[in-house]
Amino acid sequence: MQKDFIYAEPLAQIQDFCFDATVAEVFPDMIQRSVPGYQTIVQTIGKLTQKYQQPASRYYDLGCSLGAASLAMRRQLTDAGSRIIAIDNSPAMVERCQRHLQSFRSDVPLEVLLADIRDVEINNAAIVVSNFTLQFLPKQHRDELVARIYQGLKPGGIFILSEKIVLDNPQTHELLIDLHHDFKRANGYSELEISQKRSALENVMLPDTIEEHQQRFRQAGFSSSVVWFQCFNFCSMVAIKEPEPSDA
Ligand SMILES: Nc1ncnc2c1ncn2[C@@H]1O[C@H](C[S@+](CC[C@H]([NH3+])C(=O)[O-])CC(=O)[O-])[C@@H](O)[C@H]1O
Ligand SMILES: O=C(O)C(=O)Cc1ccccc1
Repeated sequence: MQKDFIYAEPLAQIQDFCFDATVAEVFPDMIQRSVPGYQTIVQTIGKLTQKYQQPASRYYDLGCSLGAASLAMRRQLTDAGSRIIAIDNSPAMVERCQRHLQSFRSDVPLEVLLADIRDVEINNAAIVVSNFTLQFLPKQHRDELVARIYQGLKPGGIFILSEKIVLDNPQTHELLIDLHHDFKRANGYSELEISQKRSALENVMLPDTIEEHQQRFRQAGFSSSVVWFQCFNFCSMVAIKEPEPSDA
C-alpha cells in the first residue's frame, strides 16, 4: 500500500482538495489513517447487507472511490439476481476501482460508473450507501439527492450514510476536532500535514450537524433513522424506509 505524503512538504499555495490520480494512488492509506472507525464502518456495511438484502434488488455505492463498500456488500449477497452499481465522478478512482474489482470473482454483477451521483437514476434499491460522499456535494443539492434515494428504495430498504459532522456548540465542536487531530498525529501525520489538508478541505467538504441529517431524512420520508456509529466528529447512520405491512 502506498503511503500518503501529499501534504508532507510546505506548499506555496494550497489548492482545493480533489480526487485526482495522486490521491487515488494513496487513498487506502489516507482514509485508514484519517477516518476513525473506517474499517468498522465498512465491515458493518457488510453486516447490514446480510440483514437487509432483498431478492432481485439493486445496491448503490454513491462515491465509491476504490469500491470498499461495494466489495463489503458483494461478499454478503446471495441472490444472483442482485446488482451492485458503484458510482464516482473521479476518473482516477473509477479506473482503479474497476481494476481492483476485477481481481475478485463473484456471481453478483457489479458495474462501476463514471458519473455524478446527482445524475444517476436510483430505483429498485434494497440498500443505498453514501460512505463519506454526501459531505462533498454543495449543500443546496443534498435534500434533493436524499429525497431521490428515498424514492428509489424498496419498502424496507435502507440508506447507510457516513459523514464527518459539525456541532452547533463551539466548545464541543473544537473538542471533537482536537481529538480527531490527535488521532491523525497518532497515525503518523505531522502538524504541517494536518493543517495543510485542513485548508485544502475547507471549501470542498462542508459537513452538516447530525440534526440536519435527521431532519433531511424525515423530510425525505424515512420513518426512522439511527446513528449506529460515532467516533469524534465522524459518524455513520442508517435510515429505514417503512416496510410494507405484512398480511399476517
Ligand atoms: N458529485 C459526485 N458524484 C460522484 N462521486 C463523487 C461526487 N462528489 C464526490 N465524489 C466522490 O466521492 C468519493 C468520496 S471518498 C468515499 C470513500 C468510499 N465511499 C469508501 O467507502 O472507501 C470520502 C473521502 O475521501 O473522505 C470520492 O471518490 C469522490 O470522487
Ligand atoms: O483527513 C481528514 O481530515 C478528513 O476529514 C477525512 C478525509 C479522508 C480522505 C479524503 C478526504 C477527507
